[in-house]
Amino acid sequence: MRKDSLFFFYTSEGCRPCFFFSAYTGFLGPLFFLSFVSKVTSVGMNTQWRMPMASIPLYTGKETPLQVYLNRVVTVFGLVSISVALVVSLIVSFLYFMGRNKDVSPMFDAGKTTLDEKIDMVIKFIILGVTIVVAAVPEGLPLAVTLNIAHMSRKLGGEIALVQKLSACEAMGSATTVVCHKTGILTLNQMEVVDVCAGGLGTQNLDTMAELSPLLISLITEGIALNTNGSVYHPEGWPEPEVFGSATERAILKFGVKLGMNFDEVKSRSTIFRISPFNSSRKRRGVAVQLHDSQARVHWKGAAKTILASCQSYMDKDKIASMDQEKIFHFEKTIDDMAKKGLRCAALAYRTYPEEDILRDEAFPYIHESNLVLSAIIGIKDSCRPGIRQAIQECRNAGVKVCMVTGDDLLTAKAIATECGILTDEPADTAILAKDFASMSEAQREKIAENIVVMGRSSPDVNLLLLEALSKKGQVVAATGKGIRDAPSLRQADISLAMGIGGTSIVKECSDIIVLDDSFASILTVIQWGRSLYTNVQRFVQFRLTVSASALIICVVVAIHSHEIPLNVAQLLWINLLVCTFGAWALASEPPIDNLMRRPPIRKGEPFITKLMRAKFILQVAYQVTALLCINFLESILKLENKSLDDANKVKNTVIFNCFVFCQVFNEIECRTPYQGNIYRGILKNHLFLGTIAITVILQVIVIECFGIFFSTVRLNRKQWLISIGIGLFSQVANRFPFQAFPYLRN
Ligand SMILES: Nc1ncnc2c1ncn2[C@@H]1O[C@H](COP(=O)(O)OP(=O)(O)OP(=O)(O)O)[C@@H](O)[C@H]1O
Ligand SMILES: [Ca+2]
Repeated sequence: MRKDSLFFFYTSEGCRPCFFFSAYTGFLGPLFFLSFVSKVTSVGMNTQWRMPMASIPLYTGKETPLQVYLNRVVTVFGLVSISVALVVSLIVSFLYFMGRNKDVSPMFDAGKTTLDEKIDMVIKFIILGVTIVVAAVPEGLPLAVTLNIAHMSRKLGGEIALVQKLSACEAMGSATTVVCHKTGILTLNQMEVVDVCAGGLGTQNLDTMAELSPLLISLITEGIALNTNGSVYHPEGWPEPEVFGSATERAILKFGVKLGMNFDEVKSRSTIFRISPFNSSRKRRGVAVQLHDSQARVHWKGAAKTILASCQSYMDKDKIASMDQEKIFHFEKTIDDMAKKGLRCAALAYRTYPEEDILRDEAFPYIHESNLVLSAIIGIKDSCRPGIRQAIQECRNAGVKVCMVTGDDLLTAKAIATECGILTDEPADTAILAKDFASMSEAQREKIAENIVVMGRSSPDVNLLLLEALSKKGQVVAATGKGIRDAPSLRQADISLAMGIGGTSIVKECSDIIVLDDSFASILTVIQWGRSLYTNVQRFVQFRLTVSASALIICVVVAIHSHEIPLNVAQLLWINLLVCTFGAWALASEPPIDNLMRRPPIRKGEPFITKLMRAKFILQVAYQVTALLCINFLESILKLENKSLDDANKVKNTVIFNCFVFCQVFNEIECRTPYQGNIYRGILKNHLFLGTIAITVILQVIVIECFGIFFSTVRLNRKQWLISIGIGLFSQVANRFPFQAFPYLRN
């Protein structure tokens, strides 16, 4: 039998899951199982799921913003080169038909030139135009983005993150704020009860629990066993029972086991007839149970202060004592003390009724929440991830702000945030309670949003308000999400990160990136790769545009001068294929460099082609054009005087082609850093880069020495090879221009 689908409907707030509907099919045909837990109150668009589900972003195979931009660059370059080609063809034709050009044979003579010769000439000029277009259109640009993203996804995919939306990789490079949950991302999500306050005693650790009265222990364990969605299982032959449920639930259940709770036995003693499930707005869970001694009880468990506020009395040793102001103050202080240690505080409370009372009460769709008896306050420890402080510091150094949102109390949140280095002594750093933030006006929220680093007692709706305020301030926000109710926040964020372990499958589906191990360090790595992606594409664009521009200028100048083009179409296609495809690949393989994380994030609207890139581009193009034109026009360089015109031309054009390729090879090394810095750093470690450079050179040698027939080239002698490589190598000298001396170029 194969499980095909499982639908799970949730009713409105406060009710429990209402029914499962699962369809199984097998070779016997479809069989449907319906198992009702309670009546169905709403389905489809009326359920609690509707809102978040409706706001899940839809995925289209859209291009990333960088690809769109690069497509525009290609179009512009294409239009420019087509216009130039057209103009050049027209000029050349005009000169020819006016009989102005003496180098061309046969020369145009209105009386003598036959129609066939005229047509041949026109075709020649058209080919000339086409060659210019081929030379200049940098068609491979958007490919560089794809290659880079592919490379990045492969590197991250193993254990760090799964990229679901390509543009998110790019956006991560510009992220200015990370809004992340505390549990699991900053902490280990391995919770353990360490402090307890019960029976009128002060805070105790677990070893002294035996001092509590048996009645109190039975009330606490009853509350733990019945008021949970987790479970305890005793595998045979194992000393320790296994517990299941959320991290908090597991911690509380383990605490119960330590108190001697027999989970199955407690469950069998009573019947649950009402549940109020836990949710992150109410932060409490309640059950009403019918005990087998004609009594009924409600049990509540949840965020300590909210539960405390509903309590009128407390268990003092084994008696119920009423809560006076002093006692309330005492309990509040106990909670605060636990919270200041970074503990998550929860409280357990109960209330007993005669059974008939509960069942007779018509106005009782929900579980009574007032007049409770406090039985215990517990402090749950969840340690920070090792190395988190350093990761946060690196993030700050990179100009990315970290904002922690948590369902925990503000004191707990502040303690953890201080430990992680999120909350520092800086006066601007603000820690705020979610309800205070939510009660502000929109303008006020926008005013303080950028300073908020900690938000306590938050819920998905307040997180959404925070994200809205941040993006109104122009921040590029990456936000984490774990439950379905985070879907609207994820949609609001510029980059949505789902937690790979703590997140539900629906959140993973609707996020841009899944952080596989939930850890903050992985988010940092994704930012680093995002920046590296941007830089890699910048490198390639600089490289590719240099090739296009140099080729264009050389072709135009030589075409106008001698009606021939030094590089033919085959050679240009070869350059496109070899240099540009391999080049894109080589430059895409550059791993992120450290200093990427020492510069601020790429600002929205920051020019992709920086002033420095432009300066380097101009210098490089000027060098290549000058060098190659010298070879073309100064015949003495190659000493070809004693060769026939045709042979001399072939050698000259081959050398130009060869020089051009070598210029690009060295230029590629130059483009390893679009910023200032050592271009050779780490080059020996990047085998892919070295490999592609080596393959390019080897193939070029093979082409010139063996396949001249396809490229209309001739074999070169040693001196001509040295000239080609020398001119290529010399381009590096051009790049040693002291750009640093010009503050204007410092972007
Ligand atoms: N299973 C539980 N039983 C009782 N109380 C709980 C339980 N889970 C959480 N709480 C209480 O609710 C508070 C907030 O929990 P909530 O689930 O909203 O936070 P969270 O989403 O886990 O936090 P974070 O945002 O840091 O991941 C906790 O401080 C705790 O007091
Ligand atoms: Ca081209």
